[in-house]
Amino acid sequence: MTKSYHSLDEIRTHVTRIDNEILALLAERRQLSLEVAKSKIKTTKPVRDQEREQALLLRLIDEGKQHQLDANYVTQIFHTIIEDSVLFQQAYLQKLTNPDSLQPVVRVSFLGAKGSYSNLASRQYFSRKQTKLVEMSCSNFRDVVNVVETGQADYGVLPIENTSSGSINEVYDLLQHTSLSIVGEITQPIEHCLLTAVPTSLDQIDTLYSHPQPHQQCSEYLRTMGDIRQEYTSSTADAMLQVAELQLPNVAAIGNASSGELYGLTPLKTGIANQQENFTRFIVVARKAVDVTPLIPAKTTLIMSTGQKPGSLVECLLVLRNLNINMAKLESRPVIGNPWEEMFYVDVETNLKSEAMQQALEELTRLTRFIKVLGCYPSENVKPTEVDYPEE
Ligand SMILES: O=C(O)C(=O)C[C@]1(C(=O)O)C=C[C@@H](O)C=C1
Repeated sequence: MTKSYHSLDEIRTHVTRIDNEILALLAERRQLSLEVAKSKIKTTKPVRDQEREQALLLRLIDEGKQHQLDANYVTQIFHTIIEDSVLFQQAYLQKLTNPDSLQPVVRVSFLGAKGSYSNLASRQYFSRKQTKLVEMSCSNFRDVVNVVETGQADYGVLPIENTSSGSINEVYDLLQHTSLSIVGEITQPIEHCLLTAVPTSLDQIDTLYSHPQPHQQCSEYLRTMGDIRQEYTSSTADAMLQVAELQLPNVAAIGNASSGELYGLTPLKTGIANQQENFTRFIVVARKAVDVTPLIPAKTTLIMSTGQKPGSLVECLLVLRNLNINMAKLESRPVIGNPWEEMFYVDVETNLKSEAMQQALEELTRLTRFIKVLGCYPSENVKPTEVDYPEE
């Protein structure tokens, strides 16, 4: 039965109370997932249990129906809750596995000023690690790596691939020569908008400030804008800063709406990326490698060069297949100074410490001219568990 209320304020008071209760319950559930993680250490059960998730989701969909909540709504909410629970457990277990890896305050370097996509990714990555961030903006990828190598920062966050513009070659090339290890990854949705500093209209825009990557990711929409002057910037944040300083009705920047707010910019047009689902995967690098507990899914990144013998790459890939090691990504880059030679980057969904991976490394070392492990790190990609619920 619905209660009757006298005023909007009164209704809002109740909504606020319910929202607070929801938050308190979410926090309580999160604490319980910590207890679950502790019990899994004792029983050495993996964090992810998709059978349990299936059962839980089906039960909640059924329960939701009793309250006229549709199945999609319930599923979406609980996918988010379970993702948080998995990542929270992972962060806790990783802290126990690497007790001195995370200090209460960490210095993190990234490309661009406040509000850049790399800055947003850094904040997101460290948000579950219960540590305070000191942010270090850098004007190029080389510096992001340098400041970690020289000890001025503890971590560096670098974009490595985007779902619409592909691999970020400059970052792959830096990985060839660095002594740093990959210790983490995070995938962030990228929501590009056209941002302006003053009220204006699309037909007035004749100059666009943007980093080359987002420009490429929005190429289809930008073509529809006709002949506009392109000013390339060293980061998305720099594009927003310049447009904010100009305060002109004919200039716009490509950037994220919430970052734009930091610069006093408002979206003139949202959702301008070629692909609706536009994601960037970032890697986190540090001076010291980490171990990944076997209770959570891990990724290992290798680089290797096979020389120019025909079929040598295939031989390497067969080693992985025969050991049942799933390859998540293969990228090749030229070796600077050695024309026609390629360096291969391989991401596999296997823990470096596993028997299979150790055997693979042994065999690959025999087959390659050069091989190096760039790092083993927790996979933060929590794929939602699908459920088949009966149609009405
Ligand atoms: O029950 C568990 O085993 C949990 O780890 C908790 C939980 C959840 O949040 O409900 C999270 C991850 C598992 O895949 C299943 C369920």
